[in-house]
Amino acid sequence: MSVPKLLYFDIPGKAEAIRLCFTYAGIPFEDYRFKDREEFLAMKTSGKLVFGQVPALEVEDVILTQSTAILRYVAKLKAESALYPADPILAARVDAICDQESDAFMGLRVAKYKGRFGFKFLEDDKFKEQLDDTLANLNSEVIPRHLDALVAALKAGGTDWLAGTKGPSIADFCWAPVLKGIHEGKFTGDAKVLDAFPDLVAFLHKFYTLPAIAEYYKDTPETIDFSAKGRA
Ligand SMILES: N[C@@H](CCC(=O)N[C@@H](CS)C(=O)NCC(=O)O)C(=O)O
Repeated sequence: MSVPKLLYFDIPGKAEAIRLCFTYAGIPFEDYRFKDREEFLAMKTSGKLVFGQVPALEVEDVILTQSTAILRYVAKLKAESALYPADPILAARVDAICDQESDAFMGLRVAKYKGRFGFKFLEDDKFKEQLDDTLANLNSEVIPRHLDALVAALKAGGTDWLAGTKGPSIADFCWAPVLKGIHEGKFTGDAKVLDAFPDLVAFLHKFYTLPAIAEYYKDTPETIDFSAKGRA
């Protein structure tokens, strides 16, 4: 039996949570990264990707898509962990926090898709203006509002983990790479947004110092210093 093959671009993007989840769960997988966009497009036009998107996970002769569905699949391979709890209420809390991550970035993803993937209904100047507006709104309103809610969920859960599970769940894997990206100013260009959320900075520190996760990044230039200094 071959190991599951994760297909994505050579960037963290939507695949990093899955890579980290496999790693944390100690499940071997192949981390396949497309050599270029043409290779991805060839796969897309082959019709193998149900929604024409990646990440995708090849498990024997089946191809799974949608990152959160893939995360749940990986978690269920490690049923004894808190990754996806058996308790239906706790599982729904985990799902809600994953969905909240999608909601937080909906505006940005739509704005970028319009420019990059052919849904470009606007002239270049108008498109840039709209993207700038989206980014400004994201920094000043959207992200802080979602992060406030995330802190409230973290506190209400009463554990170190976002959905109140006893160990890290897929909700933590959904959010950690994104919060790390916010800390680095990757999505919005405003690297200071996270400074107002010390509980989330502490969460990031907790997540990225999990032994398996720290080990995963030990040979890469990734920083797991979440102080303002670590951002520089
Ligand atoms: N909801 C999907 C979104 C996947 C997605 O947007 N994938 C992008 C890359 S991050 C993609 O495949 N874009 C190429 C395209 O649509 O042609 C998920 O979470 O997996």
